[in-house]
Amino acid sequence: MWVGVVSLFPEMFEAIARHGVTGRAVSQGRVALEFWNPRDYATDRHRSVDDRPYGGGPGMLMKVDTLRAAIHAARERASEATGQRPRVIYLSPQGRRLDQQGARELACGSPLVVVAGRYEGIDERIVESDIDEEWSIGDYVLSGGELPAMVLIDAAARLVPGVLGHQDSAVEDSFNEGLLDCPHYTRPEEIDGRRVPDVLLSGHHGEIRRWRLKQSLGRTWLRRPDLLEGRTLSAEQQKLLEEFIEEYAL
Ligand SMILES: c1cc(-c2cnc[nH]2)ccn1
Repeated sequence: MWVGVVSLFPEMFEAIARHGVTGRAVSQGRVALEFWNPRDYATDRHRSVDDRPYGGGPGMLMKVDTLRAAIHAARERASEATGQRPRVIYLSPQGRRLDQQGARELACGSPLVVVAGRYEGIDERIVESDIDEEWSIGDYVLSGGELPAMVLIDAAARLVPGVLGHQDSAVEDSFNEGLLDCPHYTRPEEIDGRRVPDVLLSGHHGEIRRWRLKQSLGRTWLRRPDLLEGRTLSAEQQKLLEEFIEEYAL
């Protein structure tokens, strides 16, 4: 997976480029991250990267010429490096909400150019002419697009074949099945009188799988019933959920 990042703060991306699963993916060359900083395209003495909004109002916008130069440079490099035209993504609360299905779509195929805005955002004409897709990580305003960009890249990079070894959990991630995750436990067997559920100590892998699926279904029913709407459950899932609801009602 090839990702070009346009950001005024490329050093922030060390969080995913140098640590953990994503850091390993980068060092192994399974994920390529390259950076373009609009400030490097500034030509004035103060190296300006922001500009005042027409119509007045608080705050600034990203300066058009330096931002466009960075996006164009990243887009050209993407084509050079992969032979494919990149999907140019802008992170904003106005975008498509990122979910696991969206992460899957982003993980396969085209190179990405991810544009992280600062200040009050970017000129709408750049959205129209240079941005292919707007994506949001949630309905809240942040100080910039870098953290959302890292969330999007992390969610997609984990799904790139080979990034997660068999030891990792993505394969079993419940969100891969559109459900909330089941509870997890590790040593010690008892914490302040609270014990690990016996089934997890039983060694019966079939029982353990069913218990985990039942917990995922039950938690989803309790906390995110919207995820179950319009979803067809298998006979096994339906039975396990009914068991959970019966036990919950007791
Ligand atoms: C994506 C981007 C943003 C954001 C970018 N700049 C301020 N907030 C918030 C949520 N999802």
